[in-house]
Amino acid sequence: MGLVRDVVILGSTGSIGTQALDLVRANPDRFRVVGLTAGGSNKELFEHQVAEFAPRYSGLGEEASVEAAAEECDVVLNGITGAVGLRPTLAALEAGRTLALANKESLIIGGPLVKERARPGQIVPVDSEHSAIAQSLRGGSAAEVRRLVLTASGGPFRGRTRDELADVTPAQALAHPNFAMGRVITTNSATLVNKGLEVIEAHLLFDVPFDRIDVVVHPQQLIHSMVEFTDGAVVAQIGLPTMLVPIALGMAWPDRVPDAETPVDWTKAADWRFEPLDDTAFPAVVLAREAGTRGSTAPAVYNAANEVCVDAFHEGRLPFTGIVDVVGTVLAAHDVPSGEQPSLDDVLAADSWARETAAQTITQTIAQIATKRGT
Ligand SMILES: NC(=O)C1=CN([C@@H]2O[C@H](COP(=O)(O)OP(=O)(O)OC[C@H]3O[C@@H](n4cnc5c(N)ncnc54)[C@H](OP(=O)(O)O)[C@@H]3O)[C@@H](O)[C@H]2O)C=CC1
Ligand SMILES: CC(=O)[C@@H](O)[C@H](O)COP(=O)(O)O
Ligand SMILES: [Mn+2]
Repeated sequence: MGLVRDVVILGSTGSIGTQALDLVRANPDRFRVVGLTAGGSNKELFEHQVAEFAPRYSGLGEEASVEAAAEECDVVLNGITGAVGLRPTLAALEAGRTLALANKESLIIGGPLVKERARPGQIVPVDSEHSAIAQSLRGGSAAEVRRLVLTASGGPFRGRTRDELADVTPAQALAHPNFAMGRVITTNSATLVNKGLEVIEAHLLFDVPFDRIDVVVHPQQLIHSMVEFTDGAVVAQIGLPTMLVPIALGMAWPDRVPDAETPVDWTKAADWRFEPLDDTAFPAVVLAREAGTRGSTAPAVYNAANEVCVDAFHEGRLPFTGIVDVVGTVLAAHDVPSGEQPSLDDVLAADSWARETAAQTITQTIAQIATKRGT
């Protein structure tokens, strides 16, 4: 084991942040918290965390997270949710810190802007599928890789037709079959937007073209993802469906943290199921592939429109199927800027445009629904 690692945790009050702090508590000889930030919606918990870990730096909000990301440390864990994680991600990379990246949105919307600031190995994926792929690729060469296979739970509505999704409620959407996660990612798992984002994330992290990234529904989520090699061999990472291994690896990479998680019990009989995606009931992955293939600001538009729709769904203003419908409408209306690579301003402008256009589209959708119902 190496020296104790100094860790900055952004989004410390969330699902990822609190699990990271559990790992720090369990491994005081490996990790020391030197920075903590959160959004401010749970100040009491944040104050408790600051009192317990006594970090050098603590603060609330995006600016505090940008400052914390540049603190002297070994690793920054970005556990913020949403596009607001982009500037902290860029700040951590620019400061030369290893970035344990749970905040997939920042990579997806920043795309080349994030990648060009990262030296090889500087970003360690924490998203479970991408951690699984990174683990499966250890010791291999990129030339040996034929395909990446992301696993998907299928969410709480797996097996339903589009018509059967019409009246599902926010409470039902938040009942993820395997993971206890924040509201946005849990809703995204239900719509399959999470898997769409993860296809783009895999393309950016591992430089594999979209037509060589597959998704298979695996409801048990014991296989966290797989790599198919050119000789036909498939290497998978298997473990219980929790985030402890990906977070521990993110903070300790390339080391493993002993006993981070209990392994699968192979003495018990079990059935593991695999199904193809239903792109008719759940068109989010097809739409994400379109956004990713267009590139430039299109992934930022997909993500921003989705964030607005997720809020509208939870506020009871938009039906569940309206989320991906509106994202599709906004994406279709988006003209990516000319030029090879978007600037940070281009990305932020596309994000704002998508939020406004999504809000208008939601208003129109609500009016259409009311007209149909005759109200
Ligand atoms: N949870 C999981 O198992 C997994 C999560 N991820 C990804 O990890 C990220 C975090 O997810 P999760 O932990 O579930 O989300 P949560 O909603 O549980 O937590 C989000 C965290 O971000 C903080 N936050 C929100 N806005 C800001 C802001 N403006 N500035 C600073 N901090 C802010 C919140 O603070 P507060 O609430 O106190 O305001 C909270 O600490 C997401 O990108 C998600 O997609 C990926 C794989 C698995
Ligand atoms: C734990 C994790 O990485 C989440 O992204 C999780 O995988 C969600 O799974 P689904 O989106 O497949 O439901
Ligand atoms: Mn994931």
